[in-house]
Amino acid sequence: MSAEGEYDCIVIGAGVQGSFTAYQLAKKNQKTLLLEQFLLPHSRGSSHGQTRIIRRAYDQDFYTHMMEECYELWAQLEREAGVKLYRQTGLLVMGPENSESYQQFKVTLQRNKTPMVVLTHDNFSQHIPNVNLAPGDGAFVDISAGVLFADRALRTVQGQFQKLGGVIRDNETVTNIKPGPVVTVSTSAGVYRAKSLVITAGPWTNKLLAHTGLQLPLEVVKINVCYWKEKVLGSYNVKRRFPCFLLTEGEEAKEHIYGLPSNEYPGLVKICYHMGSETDPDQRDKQTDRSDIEILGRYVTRCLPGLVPEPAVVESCMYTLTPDRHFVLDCHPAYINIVIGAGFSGHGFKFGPVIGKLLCELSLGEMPSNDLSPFRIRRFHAKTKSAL
Ligand SMILES: Cc1cc2nc3c(=O)[nH]c(=O)nc-3n(C[C@H](O)[C@H](O)[C@H](O)COP(=O)(O)OP(=O)(O)OC[C@H]3O[C@@H](n4cnc5c(N)ncnc54)[C@H](O)[C@@H]3O)c2cc1C
Ligand SMILES: O=C(O)[C@@H]1CCCCN1
Repeated sequence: MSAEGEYDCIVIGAGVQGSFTAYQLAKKNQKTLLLEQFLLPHSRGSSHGQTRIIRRAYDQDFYTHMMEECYELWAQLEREAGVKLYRQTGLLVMGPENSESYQQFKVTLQRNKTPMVVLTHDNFSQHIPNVNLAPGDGAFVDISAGVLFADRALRTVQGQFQKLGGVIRDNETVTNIKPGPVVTVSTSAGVYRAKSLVITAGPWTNKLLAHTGLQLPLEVVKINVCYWKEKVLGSYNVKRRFPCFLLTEGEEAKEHIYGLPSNEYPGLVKICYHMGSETDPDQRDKQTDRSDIEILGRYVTRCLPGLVPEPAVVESCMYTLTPDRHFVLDCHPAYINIVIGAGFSGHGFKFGPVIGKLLCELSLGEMPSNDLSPFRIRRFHAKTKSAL
């Protein structure tokens, strides 16, 4: 297609997944339009903030396998753009030694021969000062894990996309989608047509899919992003090699508690609960539940004695959860030229480069280079309400 307003592909949503998809499409010489409802950069979706964890430690082999290529693609982007996007810190994984979830993490890493160090109660405090390992808990470190500089990564991938000739139109909300062999997308500012469409709209996915007669079983929750003050400045700092950490479950919590060393705000450590309360993405400030902060406060008091057990800064972010917490990477069941990337369930950032590649392959009708069976829409069966 060549006329203005006509593209090979339109991507809706310039979060991490849409930005990487658009970049991959442009790399394959596809005339690509990336549409974003807010002025960029913004903090109203799921991809904002300075940091995210990158790790191989997972409880499922397929994620650990996907991470091999992810690390390579992140490094490739760093070289291409001449920026630093990853800092190795290691990830300390802790959890009840006899619990299934802790064992799954440990065994998956061991099975995949991922570099790791198992810690004991005797040597724990020597390696990890200022953390109390609960009695009965096991601990190991995923050595290659670290921090991704999230905002910088988004800026970088969007910039590379534009350098390849890609077009970003921000401050432009998609208001309608008309499926067909050529898809028509209407926005608050214009009408565009393309041979294929990728929907990577994060928490707004079902609002957009409504135009195509499909609803997925997605739940949007608000996460309170809490920063906790060090009693002694620098004691949990990235420069002192304090690692990221993940507690699989604990006395206070059924879901993970996780943290990143102090870095972006001097003297403040980011520690969050891996669950929140349901929200409408356009009304998230009305969701004021703080029960996750109470859980975190109890955990900090018990296990992180060098932090003030009350958050100094609280920001917010959203997860878009699927029932099994696995992603949705698939074509629309009725329209093969509409591709959906959604439901990243609070752990999708690190996979951005590979997700971009896979959604690009799907939109070009190519055979996906990874096994997508865990991510297909058909797994939801009866839960997928289709009005088609
Ligand atoms: C607190 C928190 C901590 C996390 N920690 C980690 C971590 O440590 N490691 C990790 O790997 N992952 C982590 N994640 C998960 C990760 O950040 C998300 O999985 C990822 O950002 C999802 O990206 P996305 O592109 O799908 O969604 P989004 O970033 O929400 O992007 C969707 C975009 O679509 C736009 N949009 C929606 N509707 C329209 C419309 N109608 N018209 C135009 N544009 C539209 C939105 O404005 C938005 O910009 C975390 C998430 C949160 C919230
Ligand atoms: O994806 C991650 O690595 C983190 C782990 C803990 C929960 C939030 N996301």
